[in-house]
Amino acid sequence: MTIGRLNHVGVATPSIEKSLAIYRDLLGATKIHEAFDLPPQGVRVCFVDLPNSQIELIEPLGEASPLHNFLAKNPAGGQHHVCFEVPDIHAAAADMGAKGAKILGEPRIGAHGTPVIFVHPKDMGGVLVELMESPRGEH
Ligand SMILES: CC[C@@H](C(=O)O)C(=O)SCCNC(=O)CCNC(=O)[C@H](O)C(C)(C)COP(=O)(O)OP(=O)(O)OC[C@H]1O[C@@H](n2cnc3c(N)ncnc32)[C@H](O)[C@@H]1OP(=O)(O)O
Ligand SMILES: [Co+2]
Repeated sequence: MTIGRLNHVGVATPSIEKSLAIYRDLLGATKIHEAFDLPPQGVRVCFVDLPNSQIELIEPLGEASPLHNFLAKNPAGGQHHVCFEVPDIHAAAADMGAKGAKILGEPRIGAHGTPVIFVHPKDMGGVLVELMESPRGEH
């Protein structure tokens, strides 16, 4: 596997609206997408476009949200994951698994409509890593 482009940085927040004030009003972001719910992933999502990447604001959705423990430990929110593009998610999962990294579950459709996987932070130097199949079929 070869790591591809940084697609987004995931930022967990108890309130997308409050976080938007930071990115829009303090940092001057101008391209902010409509927020939407992603029930299978247990999150509400809002993308902030940057010239070279995106910030993905994620708020817990539902009782089983994967963000509950993180926000219990970090009540104000914080950087949650980084997402890199790969050309083939199944090949990436097989390769990472073969190298001993713990893949968290099966590939599932992410916020960009292509399959994603997560790799446990314990195997990634303390960073939760999301790998996302490139929407362009490349990386
Ligand atoms: C919007 C959809 C999608 C996209 O398309 O972009 C997304 O990005 S969804 C994002 C949310 N989804 C996920 O995070 C799914 C994968 N996550 C998980 O499976 C779990 O959250 C987890 C990473 C396995 C953690 O599970 P949890 O039950 O919360 O366990 P603990 O709290 O006990 O944590 C264990 C251990 O790991 C450390 N940890 C947890 N989260 C992170 C993190 N985000 N970054 C770095 N480290 C993290 C935690 O501190 C614990 O460490 P120790 O205390 O030292 O054991
Ligand atoms: Co993400």
